[in-house]
This record gives sequence, structure tokens and C-alpha cells, in this order.
Amino acid sequence: MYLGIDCGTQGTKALVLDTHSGRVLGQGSAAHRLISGANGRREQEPADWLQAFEQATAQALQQAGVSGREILGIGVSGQQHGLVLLDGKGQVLRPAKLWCDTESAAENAHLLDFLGGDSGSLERLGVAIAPGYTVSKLLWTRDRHPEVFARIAHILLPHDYLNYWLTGRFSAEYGDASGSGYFNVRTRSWDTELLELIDPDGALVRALPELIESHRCVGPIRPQVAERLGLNPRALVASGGGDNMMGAIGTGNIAPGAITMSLGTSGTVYAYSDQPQVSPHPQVATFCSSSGGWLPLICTMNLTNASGAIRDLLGLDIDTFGALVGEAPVGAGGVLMLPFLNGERVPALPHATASLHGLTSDNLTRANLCRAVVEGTTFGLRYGLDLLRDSGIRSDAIRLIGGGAKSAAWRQIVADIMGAPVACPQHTEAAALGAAIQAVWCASHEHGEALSLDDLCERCVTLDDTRGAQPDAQRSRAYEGVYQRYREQVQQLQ
Ligand SMILES: Nc1ncnc2c1ncn2[C@@H]1O[C@H](COP(=O)(O)OP(=O)(O)O)[C@@H](O)[C@H]1O
Ligand SMILES: O=C(CO)[C@@H](O)[C@H](O)COP(=O)(O)O
Repeated sequence: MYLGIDCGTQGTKALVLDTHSGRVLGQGSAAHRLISGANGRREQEPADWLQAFEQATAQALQQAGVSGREILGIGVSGQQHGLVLLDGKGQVLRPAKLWCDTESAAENAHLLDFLGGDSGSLERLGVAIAPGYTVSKLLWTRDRHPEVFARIAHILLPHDYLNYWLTGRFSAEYGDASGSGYFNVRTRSWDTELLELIDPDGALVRALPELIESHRCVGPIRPQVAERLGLNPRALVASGGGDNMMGAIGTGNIAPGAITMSLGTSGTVYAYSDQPQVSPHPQVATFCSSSGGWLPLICTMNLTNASGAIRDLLGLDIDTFGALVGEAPVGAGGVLMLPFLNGERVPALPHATASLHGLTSDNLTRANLCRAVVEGTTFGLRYGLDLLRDSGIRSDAIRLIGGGAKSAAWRQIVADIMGAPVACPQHTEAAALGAAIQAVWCASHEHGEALSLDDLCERCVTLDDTRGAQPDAQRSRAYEGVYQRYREQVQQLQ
């Protein structure tokens, strides 16, 4: 038995995987608190992640009817880009700034200038640093909280921090590291000179964790943590990775040919590549995968946070919301929503705000508003998919995951707007599943067996035939017109 954990923005998900049958035996989840403030502040207390880890794990074990003693390995997936700062005793120095925190957008612009703009950043790092990436959070901490900055002994990403808590070791792997903004995706190494620009004394460079390859384990679980979680003290902790990298493994996207689309708090679209073919489009991030290759990706910052905001505003539960989305016509009766509540990464509109267009006294209905937010957020993913297609990604096979993929109406809208068939894996919690699969793979290397990741994905990732969606030619044609209207509105904001 292996445990997969995904520390997402809204909560932690855990699952127990039986590697012999490839079946998920039990799942659990626990919510996270979000600290929001003016100027785009979005932070979380790492201590909350630990508590959620514990709760979700206990639930998953209970549902599986499995003793924690049977767990042979643990894989951890985490929201990308967050910054966890620790002092010399391994204590958290301040709340973690998250991927969706735009408070350090000015610092990002400053660093991007230093790198020579998007093209300089692409040339040097293989990615164009964007607001939300980790590196600008370090500059922000230096300038706004010098007393904290002076005490930094370790800089970790969320999943690195959870691995540290589990094992006592400071490590990182290529997938998540490639979203830091101080990592070169071509050479798979830290860009220490960029960190020295922020801190010429070299303390940040000394605070970097050790990089390990995706197929390695960080080490065994610490006895006191094993006891707290009721787990086998011999369980091995895998390298883990960013949630999108783990979502790739959990959807079997570990070779060229498939596209994974995630409808989580963020919206992401990505496809595996075995070469670091850096896209000329700065909005396409050529991250590393957590399976040995690369994972060109686009990310929108407004997805289920936007649909959730409209749902809350109208006082609807999830099922009623889904029913209303299904009731409204294609194009929401002329209501177009630009859902940029948090600014936006793709399209690149860091300072944009959300807006509603085309409202009349006839079309201002709850159903149209619900459909408009789903369509508007999905147009952002189409915009990103077009950039990926333009960068050479040829596949049309979309695997849909994340909370929003539970909605039948949303799945159909994705198929119609993308003009491509959509398939859902049995487990929409693909990042947690990918983490568990990666844990089996890493443990097998540790034991000298080196199982094939391909075989493991084949055994553990199955598609759910009842939740696919085929594009409808008439609706897809109608959506082309609405999408052009979206693009025109976006252009006016650029
Ligand atoms: N049936 C549904 N229809 C629409 N949205 C849903 C549905 N089920 C869950 N969600 C949305 O998915 C969100 C959680 O998605 P998830 O992928 O777990 O996010 P994250 O990984 O960012 O924490 C919930 O907040 C909710 O808004
Ligand atoms: O910033 C990105 C990818 O670059 C996000 O995709 C985060 O990794 C957060 O993911 P979710 O919490 O939405 O799953």
C-alpha cells in the first residue's frame, strides 16, 4: 500500500493505493485557510498543511480499512511556486506566500528587467518569470521584512516543506524546482547568480535544498512523524513534485501524446515532452516533469475561485450551480465574463480586474451568470491551449481533472470550446494519485527493482467511460464566435 498526498490551494487530499490491483482503496480531504489581504496578498500557514495532512491521511486509511503499518511509501504533491522560509532550527519564519499571491508583482517586474525581459529570462532560465513565481517573493521579503530575511536558513517549496517535515531532510526535485524562477530548466540546476543578486552575501544560495532526481526517495519517514500519523516507520518518502507534475503522472501523461487539463483553483493545461523545447511564447512555461522529462504548461489564475465566487454570490450549492450552467444557452445569452478576479497570468494581464459584458434586462439571469463564469474561465484555458498548440503540441486527447471536472456541464463546455474529446480518469484527484504512483516507482529504485513508470501508470490510471464528452460540431462553431469576442476584450486590456 502507498499513500499519495496533494497539498492544493483549497485543501489537502490523501489516498491509499493498492499497487497490486492498481485500485484506490480510500480517500480523505481537509480544507486549508487562506489569508487574503490588500495588494494581492494570498498566504497560508504551513502548520495548517500539516494538520490537513494528518486529517486527510486518517480519513483515507479509515475509508480504505487499511492499517497505517501497511504503508510502504508516501508521495507528496504540492501547489507550485509557494515560498516557505525556515530558520536554522527548521522553524517556519512567516506564512507562505502562494502561487496566486500577486503582492510581489513589482519585484517580479524588477527581476524580469534585470534578466532582459521575457526573451532574456527565456534564454537564461528556459522560462519567463511571472508574478507568483517564488523568486520575486524572496526579493519582496528582503525589502519588506528585512528582520525575517536576515534569519533565513532554508528556502523550500510547499511540497519540499512537507517532505522535510516527513523526513528531516532538505531536498527538492526538478519539476517543482523549475517553477521557482531561480532554476535553469535546460541544465536542471539552480541559478545561484540570480539569488546572489538578491543576496550578495550568499545566504540564499546556502539556504537552497539539495536537488534529487525524480525517481529517487528523499529518505525514510522520521519515527516521531510515523507515530503521529500511525504509519509504518519504515515507509519511504518519494521525491514528490509540483501538483501539475503529479497530475501528469496521475493521468498517465508521461510520454508525448496526451494533454492534461486541470480545473482546480488554478486552471492548467500541460503535455509531456522528452526534450526541453522552450516555447517562444513567454506565457508557456517549459517546466520539468517529475518523471524525468519536461512539462510545457500554461496556467490561468482564475478558475474554481471565480465559479465559487459567483456560486456564493447567488447562494447556490454545487449541484444547483451545475444545473443552471446546463440550462443556459451557448454564449450565456450574450453575457460574457472576463473572470480576472486575481489579475491573470494567461492571458498575461497581471493588473486586470474581472468584468461582465453584454448585460441587458433580458439576459440578466442566474443561469446566464453561472454559464458566463464557466465559459469565461474556460476561454482562458483555450487561449493557453492555442499557445501550446502553436508551440508544437499536436495532441487533441484531453484528460480532464480537478474539482471542476466533477461537473458534467463543465466537461461538455470544455469539449465544445476546445473542439476536442474530453476523457476523465476514474480519479479526478489525479495529483494525489500521481504522487502515490511516483512513490511506488521511487521505492522500487531504492530496492533495486526499478519498476517502469509506464507499467505503473497503465495499471493504476483508468479512464471513466461514463464521464467523457465529445465536441458537438454546431456548438463548437458557435463557440468560435464567442471566443473571438473574448479575445477582442482581452486585447483591449493588453
Ligand atoms: N461538481 C462541481 N462543479 C463545479 N465545481 C466544483 C465541483 N466540485 C468541486 N468543484 C470546485 O472545485 C474546487 C476544488 O478543486 P481542486 O482541484 O480540489 O482545487 P485545489 O487543488 O486548487 O485545492 C472547489 O472549491 C469547488 O469550487
Ligand atoms: O501556479 C500554478 C502552476 O504554475 C498552479 O497550478 C499551482 O500549482 C496551484 O494549483 P492548484 O491549487 O490550483 O491545484
